[in-house]
Amino acid sequence: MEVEAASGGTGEIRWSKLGTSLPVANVQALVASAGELTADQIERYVQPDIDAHAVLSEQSGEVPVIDLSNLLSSESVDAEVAKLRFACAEWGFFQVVNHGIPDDVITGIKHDIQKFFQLPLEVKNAYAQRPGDLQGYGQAFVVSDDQKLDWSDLLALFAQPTQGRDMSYWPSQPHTFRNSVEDYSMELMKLAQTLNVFIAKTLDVAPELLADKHVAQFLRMSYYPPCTSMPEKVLGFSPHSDGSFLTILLEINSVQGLQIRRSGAWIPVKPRHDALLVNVGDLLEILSNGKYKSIEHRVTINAHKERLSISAFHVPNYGGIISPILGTIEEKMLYKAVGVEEYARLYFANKLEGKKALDYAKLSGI
Ligand SMILES: O=C(O)CCC(=O)C(=O)O
Ligand SMILES: [Fe+2]
Repeated sequence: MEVEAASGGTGEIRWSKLGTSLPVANVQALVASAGELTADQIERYVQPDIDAHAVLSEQSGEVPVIDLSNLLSSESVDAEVAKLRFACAEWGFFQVVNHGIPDDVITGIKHDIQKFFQLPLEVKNAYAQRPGDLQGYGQAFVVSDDQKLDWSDLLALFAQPTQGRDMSYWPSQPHTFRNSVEDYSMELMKLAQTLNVFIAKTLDVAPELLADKHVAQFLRMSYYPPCTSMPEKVLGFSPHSDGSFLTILLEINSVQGLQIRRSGAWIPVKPRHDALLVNVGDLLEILSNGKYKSIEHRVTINAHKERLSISAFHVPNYGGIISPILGTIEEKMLYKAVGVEEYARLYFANKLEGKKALDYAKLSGI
């Protein structure tokens, strides 16, 4: 079973088969049929080091909030840019409110993703095995060679607004699915371009330098079934940083689960129905020469409630290169320039193990 990463760019579509997943039991089906899971079934998903670091729920309220309308108003822009700089440098994560995406676009995609995951397994699987298509429905995502598995089912879709339209095959149920995804994806592309302009401001560089960093988008829709036995021992998603430039996350049904790494602990993020969550990806860490860090995050599981989310990974042109932008002549280059294609391959080969892939771009001595 393949979950494929996809990208466009100004030229032809060239992403394929960067990430793979194995045909193991679909956890959603497992949960639905089992009532109670056996110890053996659950054992495969148990993560022994889940408690290695403290979880600091009291810091949830501190995740920075950026108001896009303040960025867009000449009176408030400077103060909000300062907040954005702080958010990128100190947290690597921020919530965006007043993001300007119409309510009906958000409602549409939330509704259709929920409907998609309610389809019978056979129907969903029909979308999985279409070689050559830029999409896949993964039954489970393999995160390490020893078959440690995440408690989630995934739908990965290539959804770049222009080239995405050429995709030959889309799920036909629910019938509005394709429209909802395209509308949402188009709005997110616009939002990402706007964020780019202000991220450039925070780095004191010309916006054109970041203009080609969001040419394509790869959507991952994740479904995390509830887990009644030992939910505190199972992760929906193991700790990883994102291989993107920037990721924009929509939490579909407001069930808490995402935790971000900060000062050696995990901070749970409280879903806000009015916000999108944005995080710095590995490529922005490289471009900013480490001023902004792509932060590790993981997803925990709720004992009684399912959780759904859509991650939109914004990526540069596959044929491009990311090099650190240095602020001053004296600034030492801490990361080397990497080809986007080269980095994508490396990232997927590392199977989402923390931030290991990024070590490749770090120059020695740091
Ligand atoms: O479901 C989430 O909240 C986060 C998922 C995630 O980290 C990812 O898709 O990279
Ligand atoms: Fe992630």
